[in-house]
Amino acid sequence: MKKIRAIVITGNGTNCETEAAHACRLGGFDEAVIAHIAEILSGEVRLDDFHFLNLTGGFLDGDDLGSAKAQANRLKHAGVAGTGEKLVEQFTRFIGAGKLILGVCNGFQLMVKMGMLPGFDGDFLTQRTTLTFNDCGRFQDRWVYLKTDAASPSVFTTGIEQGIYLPMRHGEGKFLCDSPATLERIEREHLAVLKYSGPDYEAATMEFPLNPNGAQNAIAGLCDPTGRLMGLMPHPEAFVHYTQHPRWTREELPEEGDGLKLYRNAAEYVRKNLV
Ligand SMILES: NC(=O)CC[C@H](N)C(=O)O
Repeated sequence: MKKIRAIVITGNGTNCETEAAHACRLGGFDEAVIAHIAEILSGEVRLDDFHFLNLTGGFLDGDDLGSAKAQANRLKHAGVAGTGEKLVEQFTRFIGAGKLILGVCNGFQLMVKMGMLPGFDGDFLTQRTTLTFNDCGRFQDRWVYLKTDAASPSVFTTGIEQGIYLPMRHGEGKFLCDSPATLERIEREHLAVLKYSGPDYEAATMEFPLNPNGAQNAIAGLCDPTGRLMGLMPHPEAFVHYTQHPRWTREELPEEGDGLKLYRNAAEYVRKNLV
């Protein structure tokens, strides 16, 4: 059987790369390589050799100029040494080959600021949405209930019927669109794959702290129209085993944490469609 390979990009202030690689392996990837962005820009590591790209959380460039903004500009314009190619050409080829990208927290911020999400009509370079300062004005660190949209094209949430419970930790998680038309299209095409909700996963909520940042339409996660690119503010790699749950000593919980489902779905999709 052919190997399925995930890559996790690190450097310039990312974190959680070890957890992300661990989640990929637990989810079913044969390999999960952690590569520094400098190895990609030097041409030593090529995105073409992987099926699943992970953009992790963190504090890229210390969140200066707004979270992930400097890195978004850097990655949009940087060339890959020795190839005559820009990095965005590698990204575009990766996306065009039907591969998967998951951005978590700072990685989600990077995806929207590069324009990879919502990626309407294959336009991966025009920024239409942003993630900005939480309404409460402070960094938030808590667990949140995320209602899934069963009609969403996201390959990562296939089979999740109601919702998932995950930790979030960010200062700039408030999702905003550039226009009512963008928001309307996101809703119409079911791209808002995860919304903050109450524990019953019934309705999306703007109520703090269930919605920890005041995100427009309570949007916590977004995918592109193909469903192969997705970003979310909470951290799925931080809940892959029940002992990571805040009440694991008091509640009967399944062995696997809710976040693992996203990586399992990614691995299954890659095996079925890409190798
Ligand atoms: N956990 C994270 O990735 C944090 C993202 C970003 N630095 C913020 O505070 O919004």
